[in-house]
Amino acid sequence: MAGSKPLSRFWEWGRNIVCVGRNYAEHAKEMGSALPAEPLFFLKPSSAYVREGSPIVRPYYCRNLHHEVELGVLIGRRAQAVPQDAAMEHVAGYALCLDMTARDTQEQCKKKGLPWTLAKGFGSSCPVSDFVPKEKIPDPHKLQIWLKVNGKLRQEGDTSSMIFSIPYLISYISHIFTLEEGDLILTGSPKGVGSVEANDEIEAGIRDVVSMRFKVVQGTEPRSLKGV
Ligand SMILES: O=C([O-])CC(=O)C(=O)O
Ligand SMILES: [Mg+2]
Repeated sequence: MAGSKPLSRFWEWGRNIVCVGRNYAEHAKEMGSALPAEPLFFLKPSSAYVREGSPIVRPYYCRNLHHEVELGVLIGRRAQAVPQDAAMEHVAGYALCLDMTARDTQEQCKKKGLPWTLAKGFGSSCPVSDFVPKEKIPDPHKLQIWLKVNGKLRQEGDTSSMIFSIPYLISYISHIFTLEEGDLILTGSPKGVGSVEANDEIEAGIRDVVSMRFKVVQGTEPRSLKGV
């Protein structure tokens, strides 16, 4: 039963990971995508979570693993068809998240009109920081999120640049499906996404709030799938 677990360990709840795409104009531009008129969504399985101390595993079928640093919004109270002006009452807090993306796989999926699950939903595709209660963040639209690879700054974004605000996203999603306590919304990546290789170290944070580090390792092709 989800309610018996503390929200501070939301990654153990097995709830939905709802990701928003193209929510920063400069990232949409660097991907060659048009600006969305309505939010774009996809899901990751809850087993995609990975915590500091465990590695990010590059899937065996991926030749171009990308980092995307994103603000995560944790739902603390069931949200069904909520209006924008009540949406923040459903937020328990925040976490820094990575939307790890098999970019070459995603390009293939886009070309073939296929879903992005292989590209975005593999095990360890959702590294998350410690939970930050909402009282510690007076305005989630005034945060600087950043990401370094091997000590070099790759991404730096300001959550004020989101195209769709957090209340809008919660309201919009909650009119499509009910958001449950323990669900996490990844609010999209700012510009600067790029490749990581095995043995690279990713460090990312919300300035003055939280940071985290992850090592990248190469996954191996399962023997049982060879020749399929
Ligand atoms: O793959 C993409 O670029 C879409 C996405 O997740 C984002 O904008 O954060
Ligand atoms: Mg993303």
